[in-house]
Amino acid sequence: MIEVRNLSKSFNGRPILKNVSGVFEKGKPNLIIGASGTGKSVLLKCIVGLVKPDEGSVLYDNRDFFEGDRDTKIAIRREIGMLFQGGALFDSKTVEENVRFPLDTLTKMQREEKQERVNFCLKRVGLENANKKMPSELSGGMKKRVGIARAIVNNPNYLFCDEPNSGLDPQTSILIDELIQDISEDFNMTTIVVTHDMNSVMGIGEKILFIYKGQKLWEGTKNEITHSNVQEMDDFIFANKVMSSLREKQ
Ligand SMILES: Nc1ncnc2c1ncn2[C@@H]1O[C@H](COP(=O)(O)OP(=O)(O)OP(=O)(O)O)[C@@H](O)[C@H]1O
Repeated sequence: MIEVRNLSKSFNGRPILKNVSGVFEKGKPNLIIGASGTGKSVLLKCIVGLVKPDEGSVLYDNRDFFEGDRDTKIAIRREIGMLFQGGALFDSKTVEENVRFPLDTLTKMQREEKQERVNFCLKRVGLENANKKMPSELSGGMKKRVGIARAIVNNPNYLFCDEPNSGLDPQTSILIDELIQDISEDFNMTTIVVTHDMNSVMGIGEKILFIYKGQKLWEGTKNEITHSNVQEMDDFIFANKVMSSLREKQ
């Protein structure tokens, strides 16, 4: 579980995050949603420690990331897996070299052990025969799968995904969402997904935080989202034409 308490962050005197608190639960994807430029990525960066908040704290299973000592920070960092927007694969490395990269840089594992782990992760994401392929030979969905395999190769307790569906068609997006949901459950990870994709929200949104102009305005599940009585969120979700037509039918 990850808990954020009263996070605030300004850039050049401009408040971007305003006193955001929330709990991200273990074993499921927790979605951070909201319009463009509203502070979702800054929130994620504060949680991961890429940006230091001006105020507030981030607790990883009760370990305070910013107040903790150096060893605590290093330990937490090692328990984090990241799926970057666009996959962020190394173009000059094969699929298996990409997936093995965190093991090469962060562990002292023996070669065979690494190979076993890489093969396990590639199989888990449905790419068991792609070891020797180059990223240029892969579809967008396959690249995301490689990114997911790399993110989980170090057996993380926490998985962060920034817009995992960007650039994917709706059907592939659903498959990637379901994969993220399944591995979060299987490995009991606390997963945080930043998205503005309403398909993801209605598909895997068991826990959702809605951010509006740097504030958390609502927290709940996909079943509660259509009757939240929060006008700003209605404006956001019903801007989507499919959602809007569903509302008209209700
Ligand atoms: N390092 C930075 N320095 C100054 N301003 C920043 C910095 N990082 C983000 N911002 C600003 O903070 C605001 C929120 O940005 P953020 O990337 O969190 O939005 P977002 O909700 O993730 O949007 P999108 O969905 O478009 O990615 C933006 O106005 C952005 O310009």
